[in-house]
Amino acid sequence: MGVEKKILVIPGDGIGQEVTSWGKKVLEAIAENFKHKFTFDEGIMGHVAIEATGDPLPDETLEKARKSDAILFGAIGHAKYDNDPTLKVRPEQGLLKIRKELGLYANLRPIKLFDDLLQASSIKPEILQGADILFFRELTGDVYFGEKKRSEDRTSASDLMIYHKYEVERIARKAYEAARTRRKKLCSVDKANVLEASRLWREVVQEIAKEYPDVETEHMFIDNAAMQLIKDPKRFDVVLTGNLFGDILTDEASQIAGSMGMLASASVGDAIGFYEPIHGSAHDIAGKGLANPLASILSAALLLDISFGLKDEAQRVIKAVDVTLRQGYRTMDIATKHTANEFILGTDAMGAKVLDNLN
Ligand SMILES: NC(=O)C1=CN([C@@H]2O[C@H](COP(=O)(O)OP(=O)(O)OC[C@H]3O[C@@H](n4cnc5c(N)ncnc54)[C@H](O)[C@@H]3O)[C@@H](O)[C@H]2O)C=CC1
Ligand SMILES: CC(C)CC(=O)C(=O)O
Ligand SMILES: [Mg+2]
Repeated sequence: MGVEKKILVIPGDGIGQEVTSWGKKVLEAIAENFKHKFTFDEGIMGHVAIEATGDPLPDETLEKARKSDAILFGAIGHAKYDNDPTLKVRPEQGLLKIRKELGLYANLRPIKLFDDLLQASSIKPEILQGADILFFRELTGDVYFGEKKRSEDRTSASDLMIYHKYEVERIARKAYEAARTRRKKLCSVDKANVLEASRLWREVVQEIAKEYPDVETEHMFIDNAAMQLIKDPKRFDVVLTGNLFGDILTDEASQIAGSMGMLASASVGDAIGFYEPIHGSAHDIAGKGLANPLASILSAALLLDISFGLKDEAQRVIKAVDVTLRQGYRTMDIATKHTANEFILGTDAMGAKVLDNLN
């Protein structure tokens, strides 16, 4: 007998709308193939929610989120806000608020290259081959949540970088537990030579490390980590870092997997799981049907695995993506133009190929 689960889908803005429908279709197909009962509801967040209600995260969406077993999210953002930093109500506030409200303090971002994408990256294949990194990005602290200030004359501004001991402890334990199931190496990234918040971070990670003597711990400064990631990605196993550094390092790391359109993530913490591509609403390609839907589809796989414990089903999704890439199907962002055996597809055609390969 299959499982019964309620999934809230929040497509959001821009390409979030275009790709999330494919994550959802994959979940529907898995439910049918494996005799599960998934019921879906939809919520609004971001620019679409501001337009409809004036609020980037309406109470109704938050209520639906609390009542669901897992959430599949797309992306938020609109050029209007990026071009006008003085606007007070902003799409990003919706995403930050739902992360805080649902206690989603750990953002897991796996970085793994599908074999057939070795040529898609601008990094040399011999450097990439075998790279397999799991980022633990802290998600509900740091400068994103510290006090924001603007001087009265509006000529100076500050965002407080703040971490509390318990916030570092809880994500560090999660990262160490994961390292134990992998290659038993953990690299904690900070800027402890300069920042007090990073000095606390390092101190706490050093304490937690004592609980995991079987895991090799390394501490690295963010500037060096940004360089090492591209120079020698294979040296990393689990990377543990704060909200801001993790945000930046994982966009960089998307080049190890070929594209921003390939990276899925799981945000977990107190209870419910929230699954999202790492990319944003991509104004430059939104509405053109060009976005890569694989990050949303792979987010659906993480949802099946982490929130529902459906490991075979998750593997089935990953295999369907792998087969699709082996067949030569590519969206523009992962096209190599090196081989005649590539077929460039738009969002919907690519999503449909993965669905075909699921069955
Ligand atoms: N989690 C979220 O909802 C996030 C939202 N944002 C918001 O998104 C908006 C755009 O921000 P950007 O800095 O441009 O970051 P972005 O991640 O939206 O796009 C960066 C680059 O990657 C490409 N890209 C991203 N996803 C892709 C996909 N699935 N397929 C093919 N190419 C893809 C885009 O075309 C663009 O060239 C902003 O309003 C920003 O605030 C940005 C990052 C994360
Ligand atoms: C609102 C931003 C913090 C979104 C983002 O860039 C991310 O979560 O990666
Ligand atoms: Mg980001």
